[in-house]
Amino acid sequence: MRALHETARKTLDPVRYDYVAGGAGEERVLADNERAFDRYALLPRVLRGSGTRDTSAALPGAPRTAPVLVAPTAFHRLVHRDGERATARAAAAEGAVLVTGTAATTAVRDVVAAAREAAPDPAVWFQLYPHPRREVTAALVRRAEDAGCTALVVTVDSPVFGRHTRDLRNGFTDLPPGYAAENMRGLPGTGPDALTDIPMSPAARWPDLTETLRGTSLPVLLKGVLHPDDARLAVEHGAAGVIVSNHGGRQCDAVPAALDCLPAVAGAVAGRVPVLLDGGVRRGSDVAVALALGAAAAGVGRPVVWGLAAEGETGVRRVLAALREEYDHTLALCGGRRNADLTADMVVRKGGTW
Ligand SMILES: Cc1cc2nc3c(=O)[nH]c(=O)nc-3n(C[C@H](O)[C@H](O)[C@H](O)COP(=O)(O)O)c2cc1C
Ligand SMILES: CC(C)CC(=O)C(=O)O
Repeated sequence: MRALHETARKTLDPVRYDYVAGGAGEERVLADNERAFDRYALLPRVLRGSGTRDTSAALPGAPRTAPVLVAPTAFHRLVHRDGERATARAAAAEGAVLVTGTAATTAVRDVVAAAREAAPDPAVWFQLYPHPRREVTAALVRRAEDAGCTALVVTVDSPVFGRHTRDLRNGFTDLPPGYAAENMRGLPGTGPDALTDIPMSPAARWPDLTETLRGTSLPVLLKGVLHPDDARLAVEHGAAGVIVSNHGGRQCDAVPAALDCLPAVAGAVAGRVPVLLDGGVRRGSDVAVALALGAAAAGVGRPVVWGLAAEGETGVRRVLAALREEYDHTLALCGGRRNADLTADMVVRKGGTW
């Protein structure tokens, strides 16, 4: 995986590399997301193994899926000409949920069609940036439904854009000519000139979520929840899942690492809906730590983009397969047969006593 990142770094235009690699502010949260995993160790159980393991997870709209999913990352055609189609084929072939979204450079119907080339029944979720105009939000939801997406992911950590320091320094504040946020094409009030413009919704409130839920039959997950009270509210409002995420350190540069927020959110949700986590997941043992601390599955953002940039569909497949194999191996070493065998008592803070 490190090699794919290195290849991507060498081959990508540096400004595009920075767009993917970078975070907000001084990139403290970006760094902390990965470091958080180093603060934990796994405490295996012994003599309770089995020759075979089942690592599948049950998620909304994906009843039997890999425990590692592709987190939504914008603008895949910026890093590889095959763009989201390649990512979709790779995720489907590896049995992983792909979260495509509002900011894709390929329309959602084409993303789902590409996934179906690789697997008969792929799970593609649609990540929604709620639009300030509710009819635009409703139209985006309809496009996702019509395309065959099996769940919606509403990103709630972005009432305003994060200040991406590298992008501001590089003057990279819009898509280059020839690229568009294809899902925005032809929506009410948006024209060809607005194709790259994905406005945030600073005024969004819980009743807006209720409206989104009423307007769709798809399960809706909330992405970007860090506070346990918000996790409770999400469940009370009917969310089908909660994704603990700080947007890969690209929004507020003063929040905790995503992993450090997971135990309290999992406690607040108390098993009523699945809790997912993304941010800093780089190896199979990171997936194991996240699952032991209460996640049903873990998302990866940048590693998938590095795989795509370096080797297209093959590169994404390599990233997902490596994570799956490492996770399965770690589960075996910890004496587990299924994901639920990883429990919170099997994770300890390094350097302490337990
Ligand atoms: C280049 C890039 C683009 C992203 N675009 C989106 C997006 O459009 N919507 C969204 O909800 N999250 C977006 N994210 C955040 C990811 O979904 C995810 O939370 C984050 O990348 C996870 O951290 P990781 O990169 O350390 O795995 C983006 C992240 C990156 C790196
Ligand atoms: C279009 C952007 C809002 C995509 C994004 O979420 C990001 O770059 O972090």
